[in-house]
Amino acid sequence: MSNTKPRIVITMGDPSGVGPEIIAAALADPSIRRICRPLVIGDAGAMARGIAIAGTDLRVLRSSSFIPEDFSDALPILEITNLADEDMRFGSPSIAGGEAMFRAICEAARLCLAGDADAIATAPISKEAMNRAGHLYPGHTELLAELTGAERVVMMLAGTQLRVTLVTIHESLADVPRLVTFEGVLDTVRITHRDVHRYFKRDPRISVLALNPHCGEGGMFGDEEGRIIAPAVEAARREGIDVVGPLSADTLFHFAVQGDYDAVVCMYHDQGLIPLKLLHFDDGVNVTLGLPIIRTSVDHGTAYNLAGTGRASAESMKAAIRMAADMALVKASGEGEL
Ligand SMILES: NC(=O)C1=CN([C@@H]2O[C@H](COP(=O)(O)OP(=O)(O)OC[C@H]3O[C@@H](n4cnc5c(N)ncnc54)[C@H](O)[C@@H]3O)[C@@H](O)[C@H]2O)C=CC1
Ligand SMILES: NCC(=O)COP(=O)(O)O
Repeated sequence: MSNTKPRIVITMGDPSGVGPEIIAAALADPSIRRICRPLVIGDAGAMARGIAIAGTDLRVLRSSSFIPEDFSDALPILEITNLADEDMRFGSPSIAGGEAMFRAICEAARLCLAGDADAIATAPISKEAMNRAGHLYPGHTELLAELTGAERVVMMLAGTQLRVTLVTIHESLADVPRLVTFEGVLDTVRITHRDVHRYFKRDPRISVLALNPHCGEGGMFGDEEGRIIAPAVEAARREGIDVVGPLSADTLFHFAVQGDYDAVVCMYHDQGLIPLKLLHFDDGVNVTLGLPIIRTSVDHGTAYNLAGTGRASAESMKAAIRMAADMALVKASGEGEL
């Protein structure tokens, strides 16, 4: 890590959504500027508009690299597009905007892989717009996995009281039972254990949820627990991982938030994200585990109904930047590797 503070690249996300204004609000916060050197990747016009909406007095500073720490009134931006007004109307994601989102993520990954940035914090994209622009990925997670050559990545959402990781991510609910596999559960437990240990909590205690009510009730309501999840948990235990499960999803979170578990492995998106957002809508962070680079994100989407109003909370964006900076410091220290 060059200099003293972690260098965090912040991708602008969808210019039609709340991304630019929450980034501006976050970077106007002195507590954020104290802990990192930021570089936004995106569109200078969209960011200037975001600065005005957020009501900050930052000034856009076009720059091809990180700027000195004492320029705290500047919002440094690596400009990769020059979008027309009609391509960034609030609430109307465009194909040009989708292309801009994609290019920002690619450039951020390139900088981190080259060692020219220490971590990425991403603002929300429209997955639909990125796909309509011809980039066929369910989200950042899968795109970053491909860009960095990561074989298997895991989506984690984290707050102070709860961390959840997902075996399946953006899948139709109807497909989930088929996609919950022995390898998928085991790999998710392994990656959760390795990266939570490295960055968040030494020797984490992990629980794994059931897929079906009452753990399948002895096979009456499904057999994935006995056939797939329990053997994967047992295999992880044999590797020395402190993990239990499958456990009934309806009660487990009650115990997890009391501190019984450092991470909860969930079978599908809403199983984990509903409790997480109930507790941590404002300060939750999405982290991609298993990448060779550090990537955090807000826990929310583009919030089209709020875009341009200045009413969107910037707290999750700030939490994502803080977590990226903390993780970069851990990585630089070389601590925590198994
Ligand atoms: N990391 C990412 O890039 C993510 C992107 N998305 C994308 O966002 C788009 C919209 O998805 P939705 O399911 O509607 O989720 P959403 O999170 O955009 O909105 C759900 C509700 O939460 C509110 N909300 C969201 N962020 C807020 C903030 N910062 N402050 C206050 N209220 C906020 C919205 O106003 C809305 O009422 C989709 O295209 C989806 O793909 C969704 C989640 C994550
Ligand atoms: N619901 C979380 C989400 O959609 C984030 O996806 P990603 O863009 O981080 O892959």
